[in-house]
This record gives sequence, structure tokens and C-alpha cells, in this order.
Amino acid sequence: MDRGQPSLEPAAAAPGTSGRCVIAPVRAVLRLRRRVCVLRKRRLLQPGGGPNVGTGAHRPGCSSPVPRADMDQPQFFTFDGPAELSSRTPRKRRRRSRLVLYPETSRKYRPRVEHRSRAQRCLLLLVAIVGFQVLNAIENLDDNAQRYDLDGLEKALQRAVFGQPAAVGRIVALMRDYLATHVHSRPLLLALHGPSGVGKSHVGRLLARHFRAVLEDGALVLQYHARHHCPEARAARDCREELARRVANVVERAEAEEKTPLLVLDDVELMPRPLLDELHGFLQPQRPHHFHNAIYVLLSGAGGAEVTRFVLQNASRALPLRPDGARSAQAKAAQADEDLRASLQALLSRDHPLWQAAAIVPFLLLDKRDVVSCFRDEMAGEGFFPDQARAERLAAQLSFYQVAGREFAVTGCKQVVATVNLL
Ligand SMILES: Nc1ncnc2c1ncn2[C@@H]1O[C@H](COP(=O)(O)OP(=O)(O)OP(=O)(O)O)[C@@H](O)[C@H]1O
Repeated sequence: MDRGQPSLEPAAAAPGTSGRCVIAPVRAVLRLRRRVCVLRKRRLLQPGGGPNVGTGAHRPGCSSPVPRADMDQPQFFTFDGPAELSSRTPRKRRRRSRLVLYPETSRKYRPRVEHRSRAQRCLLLLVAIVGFQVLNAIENLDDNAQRYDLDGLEKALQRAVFGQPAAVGRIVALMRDYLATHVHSRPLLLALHGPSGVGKSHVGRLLARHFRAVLEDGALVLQYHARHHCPEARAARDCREELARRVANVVERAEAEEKTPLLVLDDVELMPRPLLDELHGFLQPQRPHHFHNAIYVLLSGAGGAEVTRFVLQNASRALPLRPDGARSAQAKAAQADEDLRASLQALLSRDHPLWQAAAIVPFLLLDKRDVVSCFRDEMAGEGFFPDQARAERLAAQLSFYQVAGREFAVTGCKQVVATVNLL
């Protein structure tokens, strides 16, 4: 018996009316079922009943196998006849709506592409190019200054030069500014002025040594001593031609090597006027551009008397100050320093217009403590033990200006070398 077919025996055997009430509908269902099976068989046996006739699986409840074509038919019972079933067209799938529901607050359309004008694009490009150039220039500035190792120069000067912190600071600051770039419209002209023995030539030598080392070419540093290269016996015109030739050689060579040369001219106060004229000519804008890229350091005793007077008049300001008054005293000292530079420039410019274009750096008088340092330094250099007491005893032999409880050496450290040589 089929598993889906309910068994009649228990129901028929049931005693009483309740048994009869159940049997009647069951029999009706069975009859209907048989009838459906017969109808199906008939439909399948009809000619053209489908290409898969006889290949179908066995249907539960029917004794004969169901053709495979029948598997495409609905799997539940309907009262549709075979003709209706075959004519039924497959239902079309309804397409889902693609409408997107946006929240109320948001925009329901794509933003319109703004039309940019050509001028706007060109402007943006220009800004980008300018920005790039500025960045590049800043980088190049650093590169150019680094080549000259100005930090190293500053340390070397601070270590070797006593009692001139303001002058050293100003020299390095001016060089740092100038050497920040390689392209210039005029040379840098440093004018170191002060009384005898305060370290002008000493600084000139240190600068020359430093530049020889960093430029890696001794020919790019010129040291010219007026006393030696143009003694009184020589004609000033010859000296001028020789100076012009030497300077031209140095600046041309520096241009070829893309470096900034250093030209140190000592004893400028002894130079004949034609030489000062020639130096002035080097600064003129109509000169070829390789003359514009150079550092001139002029060392001169001219204005030494003014510097001495200034130091002695302001000696009390340099005394140790109370902490609360330190700032105002510094400001006053800076102002006094600027006044000294201005008065020196005015004084020197009366002699020659060359000094108008110069950055004046005053070298002040050295006090006794600085002179003692000079002695100790010189003693160490000559192989003596730099004994403080001995250095003080040697310094005491020199002449000093005595002002406001302080002592300033009349000839600075000029006699130190000679004195140590006698030891
Ligand atoms: N401020 C200083 N610090 C260290 N040493 C110094 C200083 N001043 C002078 N000296 C020493 O004294 C020597 C003479 O000084 P320097 O030749 O520099 O003087 P100057 O200012 O050029 O004077 P002049 O104008 O007379 O030539 C130097 O060789 C140096 O050894």
C-alpha cells in the first residue's frame, strides 16, 4: 500500500455512529484521488502528451510513474484540465523599483559640475609655480650659506678674539645675510675700524684662513697689505693697476667656480687715494656682474681716536649692572653703538665716498682682563705654561687708561707677542 494513502481498516472496524461519520468523508477523498489519478494517466497517454512521457518520476498516490514533463507543472492539486495547464504562461517577474529614497534634508540630485574658466586654471597654475619657486629658493638659501660654515666661523672668532663680542657678532651677521644667496647686485664691504692692537688684523687673518679652508681654493682669497704691496716708493698708478688686475683675477675665478671670494685689505688708512678710487669703482653697478659677488674686508686705524674717546666716555656703562636695570642698559649700549657707527661713517665719508657704501664695524679698546687673555694665549702658543699670575704680571707692564675704576690698554695686545718672545 502507498504511504500517503490512509488505511481504511481501522476506520471501518470502528463501532458505532462516530465510526460511520468518519468513514464517509474518507471514502469520498479516496474516490476523488483515484479519479485524479485516472485523469492524469489519460492525459499522459494522449498522443503529444509531452516529450518526456514515460521518463517522469513516480507520483505519490498514483500507481503509475509520472512523466518528467509533469514536474514543471504545479506541485499541488488544481481543478485545471490538461489544456488549461498547458496554455498557462509563466508569470513574469516583476521588476523591483530602483528608486532611492533620500532623507528629507539631503540633496536629491547630483551637484552640478561648475564650469571653471581658463583664466582661473591659469591662475592656479601660476600660484603653484610661484609657490614651488619660493620653496626652491628657500632651500637654495640654506644650501649656499652652509657651504661657508658660518657657524664654525663664529665659534672660531669667539674663541680667538678677546673683548670684541659686538664686532664679531656684527661681522658674522652681515656675512650670513650676504652669503644666504649667490646672486648679488653689489659686493659686501666690511670696514673694521679702531685703535691700534685691538685685533683688526687678527680678525682679517682668521677670516682669510677660514675662507681658504671652506672655498678649497686659496686663489679665491686675496690678502693685500698696503704697507707691503704699495710702499711709498711705488707710484700710486702702478699700485692701482696691480690691485685692479689682482681683484679682477680673483672675482673671475670665483665666478667660474660659483663661489664668493674674500678680499682682505689691511692698512687701508695708508692707501693712496687712487687705490681707494679703484676700490670704490669695484662697487659700481655698471661693473660686470662677477664684480658684484665678493666680500671686501677693509682694515683701518682711521677713526681710532673717535673709538677711544667713545669707549672712555662710556666706560661706566660697561660696569656690572643690577639685574633690574640690565635690559634698559643693553638698549642704551646698543643705541650708543649705533651712534658710534653713524659718527664714524660720517667722519670717514668726508675723506672718501667709498666709506658711504661700507658696513662700519668698530673695534673697541681692550680692557686689562682681555690683555691678560692675550698673554695666556700667546704663552700657550709659544710652548709656555699659561700661568694666570704670570700673565697678569706681564700685562701690568703695559700702559692703561684708568677710567671709572676700569683699565683699558693703550695699545691693546699689540706688544704681547714681543713681550712673550722675550721670556
Ligand atoms: N682682540 C684680540 N684678541 C686676541 N688677540 C688679539 C686681539 N687684539 C690683538 N691681539 C693680538 O695682538 C696682535 C696684534 O693685533 P692686531 O695686529 O690685530 O692689531 P690691529 O688692531 O690690527 O692694530 P694695527 O692697526 O696697529 O695693525 C695680534 O697678532 C694678536 O695676536
